[in-house]
Amino acid sequence: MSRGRLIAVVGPSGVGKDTLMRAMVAARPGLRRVRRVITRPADPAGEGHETVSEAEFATRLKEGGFALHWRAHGLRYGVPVGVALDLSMGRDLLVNLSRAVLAQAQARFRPFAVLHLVAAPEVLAARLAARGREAGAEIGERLSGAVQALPEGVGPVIEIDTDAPPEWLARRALAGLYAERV
Ligand SMILES: Nc1ncnc2c1ncn2[C@@H]1O[C@H](COP(=O)(O)OP(=O)(O)O)[C@@H](O)[C@H]1O
Ligand SMILES: O=P(O)(O)OC[C@H]1O[C@H](OP(=O)(O)OP(=O)(O)O)[C@H](O)[C@@H]1O
Repeated sequence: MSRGRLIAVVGPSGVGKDTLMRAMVAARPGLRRVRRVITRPADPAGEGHETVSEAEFATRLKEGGFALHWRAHGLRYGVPVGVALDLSMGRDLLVNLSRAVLAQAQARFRPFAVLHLVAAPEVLAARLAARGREAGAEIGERLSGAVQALPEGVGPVIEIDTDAPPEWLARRALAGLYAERV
C-alpha cells in the first residue's frame, strides 16, 4: 500500500484555507483534514480544532504529542503525531500549516504537496471583516503578514487565487492534486 500524501494548505489569513478544505473534503470521498490542536477557544463556525490551554499544550509538546508545532497570532498550534498512522495507511490528509513550517513538514512527510492560496489585499481585508472572528487591530496584524514567499525547495506547489466560488476552487485544487488519478 502506498503512503498517503500530506497536503499542506497555506496562505494569508482570510485567503480561504478552511473554506477550501471543507469544499475539497466534501468533493472527494476518503480525503480528510487534520484536526489541529490550538490554544484558541472553540468556534462553532470554525475548523473544529481541539482547544487546549497553554499548560496542556506545553505538556503535550513535552510528551512528544506533536509532529509539527508553531506559534502564530499569539496562539500555539500543533499537528498531532497520530497523522503518521493515517498516512501510513495510505490516506491523503489536508492540513492548514504556517508557511514557516513548510520545510520541516516536507522533511518529515513524504509524499508531500503544497496548496498555496493567494488573493488580493482588498479581498483579504473584506473577508476578514466579514468573518468577524478577529477585532480590527488583529485584522491589521494579519493583513501585514499577508505576503510571505514560500521557502526554497518545498513542493510540488499548486498556487490558486481564491477570488472564485469555493466549489470551483475545490475542483481546481483536486484536479491539480489528482490529475493522474481523476
Ligand atoms: N472562495 C471564497 N469566496 C468568498 N468568500 C470566501 C471564500 N473563501 C473563504 N471565504 C470567506 O472568507 C472568510 C475567511 O475564510 P477562511 O476559510 O476562514 O480563511 P482562512 O482559513 O484562510 O483564514 C470567511 O468568512 C469565509 O466565509
Ligand atoms: O505563518 P503564516 O503562514 O502567516 O500562518 C499564520 C497562522 O495562520 C494560520 O492559522 P489560522 O488558520 O488559525 O489563522 P487564519 O484563519 O487567520 O489564517 C496558519 O495555520 C498559521 O497558524
